[in-house]
Amino acid sequence: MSSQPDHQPRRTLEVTDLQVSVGDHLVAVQDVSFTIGRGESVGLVGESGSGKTLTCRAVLGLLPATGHVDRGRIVLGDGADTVELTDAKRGTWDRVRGLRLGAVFQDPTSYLNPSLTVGHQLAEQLRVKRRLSRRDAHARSVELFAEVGLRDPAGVFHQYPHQLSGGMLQRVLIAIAVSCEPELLIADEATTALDVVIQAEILGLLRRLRETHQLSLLLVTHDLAVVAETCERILVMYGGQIVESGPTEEVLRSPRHPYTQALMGVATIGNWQRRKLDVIPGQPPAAGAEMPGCRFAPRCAYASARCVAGAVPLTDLGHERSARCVLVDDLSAPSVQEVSA
Ligand SMILES: Nc1ncnc2c1ncn2[C@@H]1O[C@H](COP(=O)(O)OP(=O)(O)OP(=O)(O)O)[C@@H](O)[C@H]1O
Repeated sequence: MSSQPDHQPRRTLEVTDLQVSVGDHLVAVQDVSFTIGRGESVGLVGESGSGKTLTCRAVLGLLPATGHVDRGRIVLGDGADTVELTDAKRGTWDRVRGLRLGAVFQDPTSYLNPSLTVGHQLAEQLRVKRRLSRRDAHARSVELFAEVGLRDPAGVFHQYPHQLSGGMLQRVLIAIAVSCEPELLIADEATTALDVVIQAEILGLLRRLRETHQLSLLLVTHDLAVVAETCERILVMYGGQIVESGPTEEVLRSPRHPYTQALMGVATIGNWQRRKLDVIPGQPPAAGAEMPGCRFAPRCAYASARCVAGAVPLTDLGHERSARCVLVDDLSAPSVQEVSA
């Protein structure tokens, strides 16, 4: 039995001080800590190469062959349901992946077998993981296809991946991902390849499923607008580190890290027409690049000698907010331009 009192929010995932290296011991993710509460929706946002996917893959135990968790803890659930995923063995992953952790990625075709019908692939998951009979697995699959908004779900059951559009395939993958009622769904750029209307529909679907299945959601995207519409809390990643975190509304209303401010400047929030038109000037650091201080300093309008003098810790700003910037107090003031002068 859980020893936690009822009034305490329950934890779905806790990642502490995660460090991931790739290739020739290049540290691509470092000092990453965050918690996702039961039923909470958290957005992980940052430019390409910032370490979002490696962070998710570490949580799912699906790092590339050259990837390695060097340090940190990953814990799923709480109380009696706690599972330590750090250094978990295959047996643990088999009990967790699909059952307690679901995942949807950007390219659905690469996660589906082209020679099997999509219905067979969902029904097989239900038969193996939930031990349903053939008949029950078929019936539940059709129900799930209907739930994720596929028209003619009984007909779709018998179709092969190549017969379905990108949006339909993503719905199929979402149906598979939620079929065993996982506690946490990780959606890594799940809507990026889809056109704007379908993207909005899939995000709506994820929001609905969160409520009906009491899902926690870790939504990975490079687009702040997606987080603004879907997530209660936001984690902003840059150069392998979390540089700002907090309640989405507050972070977007008054970003405290210059990188978040720069992202806001190129975001499509409230204006889909701006999609992908702007970029932040300069290049992010390569994975493993050795930098003495702030990793954003070379691109930051406010950078000074202080920023590169040594490692910059995350500052707790209260109200569940934090930011990794030596100017964090000055940047909250309206006189931000004077700071950079
Ligand atoms: N298998 C690998 N071998 C070598 N380097 C890798 C590997 N996978 C990722 N990296 C590097 O690690 C860094 C973080 O990559 P990651 O894929 O986590 O970023 P991301 O924020 O998810 O980017 P994107 O939005 O493009 O998916 C990048 O510099 C990337 O080039």
